[in-house]
Order: sequence, then structure tokens, then C-alpha cells
Amino acid sequence: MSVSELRPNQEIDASAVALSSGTSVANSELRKQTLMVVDDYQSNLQAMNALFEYQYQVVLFDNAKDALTHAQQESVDLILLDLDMPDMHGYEACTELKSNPLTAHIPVIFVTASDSSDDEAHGLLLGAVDYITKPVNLTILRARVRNHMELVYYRKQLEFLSSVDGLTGVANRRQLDTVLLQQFASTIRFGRCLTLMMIDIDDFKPYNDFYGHMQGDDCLKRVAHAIQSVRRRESDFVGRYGGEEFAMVLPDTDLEGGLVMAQKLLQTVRGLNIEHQGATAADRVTISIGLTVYEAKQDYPEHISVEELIKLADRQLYAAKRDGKNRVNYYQVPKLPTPIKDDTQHE
Ligand SMILES: Nc1nc2c(ncn2[C@@H]2O[C@H](COP(=O)(O)OP(=O)(O)OP(=O)(O)O)[C@@H](O)[C@H]2O)c(=O)[nH]1
Repeated sequence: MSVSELRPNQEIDASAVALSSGTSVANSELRKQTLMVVDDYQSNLQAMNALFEYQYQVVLFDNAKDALTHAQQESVDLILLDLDMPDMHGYEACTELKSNPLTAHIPVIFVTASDSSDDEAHGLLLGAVDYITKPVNLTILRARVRNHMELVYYRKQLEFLSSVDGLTGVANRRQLDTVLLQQFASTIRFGRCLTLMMIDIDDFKPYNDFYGHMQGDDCLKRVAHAIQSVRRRESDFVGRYGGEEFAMVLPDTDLEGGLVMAQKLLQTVRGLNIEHQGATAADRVTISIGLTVYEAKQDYPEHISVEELIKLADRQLYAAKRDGKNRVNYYQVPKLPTPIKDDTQHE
């Protein structure tokens, strides 16, 4: 049977549907995986749509150029790609997909009338995960698509698990480093500003000593959750820096906005009202914050590194501890002519 003769497949494969649930462990929302089909024949597109629409979100393109643009902008899990298309050959499209960091991870299956083994070898060497020849055996096509979708699902689960801190559920240090590096690079490139906050639970050693390590873990989780809850924008990012220290990255946030967020953090953690008999600053759990704002300025020739940015925020964190804890200390890069010292930042 040729592709153009395909008919809707009424049988829904239960295992494939189960595997098409969302891509993150934390986010349990059910999301159909997305299958992109690129073929210049409308009848083939409609046939593929009919075959897969029950299991997957199917997006159809009759030309490679629009398909490539879509794949860069939207989430696509797997691509069925024709070889002979007027606007761009399938090999060329595959090469473009694989050379773009935004689309390189998307598996490509060639679906083509060419059954030459040289063509198949070439397609696979270009990075395609599979090569299917027309006329297509429907059962085999469905099975192959399902198998590759399964791999995509598990790969995404692994990616998610490897980026999350097991105890608190916020991003782990690895992910934090990656995001901070990306955001800082884009801040410099586009001449914007960025706030970095290093956040440390006060007197956490005495807390562990007094209440026990398990309750210490519980306290860490609650504080991490409270810090997360203060996020306002999609781009605001929280990660566990290590031990009882967290970091918050706020792109496009200046000193004023950063201090507002820091105040909210201090209040929110105090508002948890977690009793702490060994605390020096209050009778409950508090945090101290070291805040650095970086403003990319045209006339400021020296760009500091991410490591220096962290060091500057850490220095402010130590200063906040030294000044009595439960407060925020800050620094602006480039340094302001007269640094603001704002004593209203703490109780
Ligand atoms: N329960 C628990 N404790 C942790 C974890 N990670 C680090 N800690 C503890 O956090 C404590 C940090 O203590 P210190 O670095 O001395 O700091 P502190 O007592 O908070 O003092 P200040 O930072 O000056 O307020 C240590 O006792 C660590 O064992 C964790 O995952 N769970």
C-alpha cells in the first residue's frame, strides 16, 4: 500500500498514548507528543495525519523551509521527512536541522520512494534515526514512530531528572550554572541588566543540631519552595547552589527591581514562621541575601565573568551575615559613584 492510500487507523495503541504524557516529571500535565510531517504531496500529508492524529499532535508542512522555521520556534518531538521536495531536498533539510542547536536533538525519519541502499546509508549518516521506503507498511510505520517517540519521552525524562535537585525540587547546581551563563551572556550581548542573588539560610548548623537533620531537610524544602514562590516572570530562575545556599537569577531586572524581590524573599521566608531557637537574628528561620546587579553599558569596557559576578554577590552575602543576618546587602556593577546604603532593607 502506498502512503497516498493510507486510511485512518482507528485502533489507538494504549502504550503509545500512555507514553505521550508530558515531558517533565514535575509537570504531570498530559501533553501529546508532536509529530511533524514534511511532504510536498497534500494527499500524503492527509494520509499521515489520519494515521497519527489520534496518538500525536500532528503538524503538517508541504515545504521544508516553513517546517524548519516551525521546528526552531515550537516543540517538535519527531519529524517524518520526505526526500524529494521542490524547495529543498530532504538531505539538505536534515543537515540544517542537525546543524542548528535549536533543532539538532529532534529525531528525523526519512520517508521516501527511493529504496537505494546508498541513499539510505547517506540519510542515516546525515543523522536521521530511521529510513522508511514507500510503499509504506502501515503497521511497521506506526511501530517505528512509536518506538522513536518512546525514546524521545525517556530522553526528556532523563534530561529533566538530571537538572533538578533531588531534595528541594528546584534546579540543581549544574542547571543553575548553565542558565546563569546563558542569561549573563545574553545580558552583555543585548546591553541589558541582570540581578543575581545568593541566598543563604541563617544559622542552619544550629538548626540541624537542635532539631535534627531530617527536620533540617524539611526546612530546606520549605525555604526552597518559598523562594520559588516569589518568582514573578517566566525568566526568573531559582537553583540550589549547594548545601543551604540558593541562587536567584533575574534577567532584565535593575537594582530597584532586585531589591523589591529581595525584600519579598526575606518576608516570605520569615512568613513561614519556622521556629528556630538557636537563631541569632530572630526566633524563626531567616535568610540573608547577597545581591549583585550587572548593567551592561556601552561605555563600560570591562565585562566581568560569571565567576566574578558570583564572587561579588557572595561577598555581599558575607557582609549581610556580618551585619546581623536576615537582610540583603547589594552591589552594582559598574560601581555607582556613590553606593546606596539602604538601612531599610532589614528588620
Ligand atoms: N539537613 C540538611 N543540612 C544541610 C544540607 N546541606 C547543608 N546542610 C547543613 O547546613 C549547615 C551550614 O552551616 P554553616 O555553613 O556553618 O552556616 P550556618 O550555621 O547557617 O551559619 P550562617 O551561614 O553564618 O548563618 C551545615 O551544618 C550543613 O551540614 C542538607 O541537604 N540537609
